[in-house]
Amino acid sequence: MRIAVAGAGAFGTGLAISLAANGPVTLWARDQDAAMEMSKSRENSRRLAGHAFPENVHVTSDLGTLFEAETILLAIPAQKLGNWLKENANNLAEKRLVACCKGIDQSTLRGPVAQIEAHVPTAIGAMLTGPSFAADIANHLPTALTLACKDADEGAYLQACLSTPTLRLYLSQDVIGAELGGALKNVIAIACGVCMGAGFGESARAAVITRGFAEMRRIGKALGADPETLTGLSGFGDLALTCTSDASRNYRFGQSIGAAESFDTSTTVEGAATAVSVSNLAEKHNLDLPICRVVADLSAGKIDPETALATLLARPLRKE
Ligand SMILES: NC(=O)c1ccc[n+]([C@@H]2O[C@H](COP(=O)([O-])OP(=O)(O)OC[C@H]3O[C@@H](n4cnc5c(N)ncnc54)[C@H](O)[C@@H]3O)[C@@H](O)[C@H]2O)c1
Ligand SMILES: O=P(O)(O)OC[C@H](O)CO
Repeated sequence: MRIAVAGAGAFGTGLAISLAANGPVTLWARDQDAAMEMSKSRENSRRLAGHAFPENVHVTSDLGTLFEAETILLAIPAQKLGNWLKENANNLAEKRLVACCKGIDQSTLRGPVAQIEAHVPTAIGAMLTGPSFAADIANHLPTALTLACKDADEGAYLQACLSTPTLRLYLSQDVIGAELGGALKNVIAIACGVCMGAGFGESARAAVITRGFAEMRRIGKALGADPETLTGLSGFGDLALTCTSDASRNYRFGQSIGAAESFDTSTTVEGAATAVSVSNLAEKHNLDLPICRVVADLSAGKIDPETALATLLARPLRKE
């Protein structure tokens, strides 16, 4: 199977390097200069410096070359995915499209696989998600992820093709659960970063992780996710990683808010936009998601950490 990765950011690059263990991989970058530079230097110095490309990683900015692959991993940020799919829909028909981004689109409130289904209905959509930093994947460090696909046979095929000796994929048919876990853990990671940046303490962070997980389960139930999925790699697993590691951009973004420090706005922080999407979903489904709500307001600079904390602590006492 010819595999390609669309999006040569940190994650797309890490995946291409890792999957090259199984065979040739095309890595598509939208920027021609960036693609040429990577092709020449054999590394992605802008997004994942210090990780040399294996010989069988072919970097291109040519969409025609990308579309030669029958399976394409989509490592484009979640808020950009819909337009990219729409623009390229004709060339993506009937392909296997594996979303690797984590987020819920602000304008449509769709997860990545729902975006694939909406824009390319003949494609086989799947989701690859779970606890994984791009650098770990590129370094072939042991990593376990969820591969979710509604079609069991296609899912099993992708699981086999995309697993490597160090990248272990677990199979699921619960696409909604996998989409929600990856999207929501980023929101809760921002809240944890705020907590630590503002000096609220590790006990408070543990409370945010736990109550954040309760919000994840609540929205999962409302949208028809299997609760088991949220306790797996794509939910709890990724929540544990992202809420506790300085390597996470969502966590660091939250830290910067907590500490009232500046943050590089060109950094991909999926949780900020997704917090708004989730708050809108909460309204639509009449759900109480207070942590997600304060993260949306904190990310937009509408409230400060002390106000967020006061809002959460002032809520009525209730059963766990
Ligand atoms: N970096 C990680 O460790 C990691 C791990 C797991 C999942 N992810 C997910 O992968 C997705 C991408 O993150 P990343 O870390 O690669 O981000 P990144 O900021 O390193 O790279 C984003 C890439 O997307 C490209 N891009 C942006 N807009 C585009 C558009 N309209 N069309 C085509 N390409 C476009 C950019 O050129 C860039 O190469 C996110 O959803 C993220 O949550 C990242
Ligand atoms: O750097 P982050 O916060 O986007 O997190 C990266 C991955 O999603 C962790 O699994």
